[in-house]
Amino acid sequence: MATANKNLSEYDKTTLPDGKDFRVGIVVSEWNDQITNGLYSGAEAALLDCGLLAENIVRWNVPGSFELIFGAKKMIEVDETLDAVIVVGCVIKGETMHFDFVCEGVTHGIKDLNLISDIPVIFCLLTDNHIEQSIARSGGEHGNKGTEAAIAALKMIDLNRKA
Ligand SMILES: Nc1c(NC[C@H](O)[C@H](O)[C@H](O)CO)[nH]c(=O)[nH]c1=O
Ligand SMILES: CC(=O)[C@@H](O)COP(=O)(O)O
Repeated sequence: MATANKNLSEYDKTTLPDGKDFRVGIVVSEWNDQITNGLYSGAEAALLDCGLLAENIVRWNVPGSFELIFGAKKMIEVDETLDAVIVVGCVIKGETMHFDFVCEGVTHGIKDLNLISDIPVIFCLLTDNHIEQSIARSGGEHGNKGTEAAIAALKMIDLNRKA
């Protein structure tokens, strides 16, 4: 369903697992940090609202979205107490095909991490045509994709623990 037709960021926490003993890492790209900080804030707020302790939310920054792949891989390697990792980035189309390669590279890289990792890696990457689309999806009229990523993380942690 297209975001434009619905704000997908609303949730009913009574239908979600209690996160009091969950630990989540969030790797944040510094490119378009006005947007990525908004996405991070949405994710952090939802995780805290659903019971996580502040000390159980671990944030690492990386230069750009392409570095989210290595950052998430390294975070998983060095912190074996994590239950999930969320990667947060915002790629905005420029004049060249670089947008296409960054978006596809990060998508495949995060997909590959999910194939080899024992914990879920949640994909919170905006791939927008212009910044207005990014603003609308990082706490604007179309909600916050960071919130949605946090909800996905909670659900996947619960699934992983019950598997
Ligand atoms: N143009 C954007 C980038 N580009 C940088 C790459 O992500 C990467 O850091 C560089 O190629 C060095 O490896 N990154 C974003 O996150 N958003 C953009 O719009
Ligand atoms: C996604 C990018 O790296 C892009 O924003 C860079 O802009 P340009 O394609 O004009 O070099």
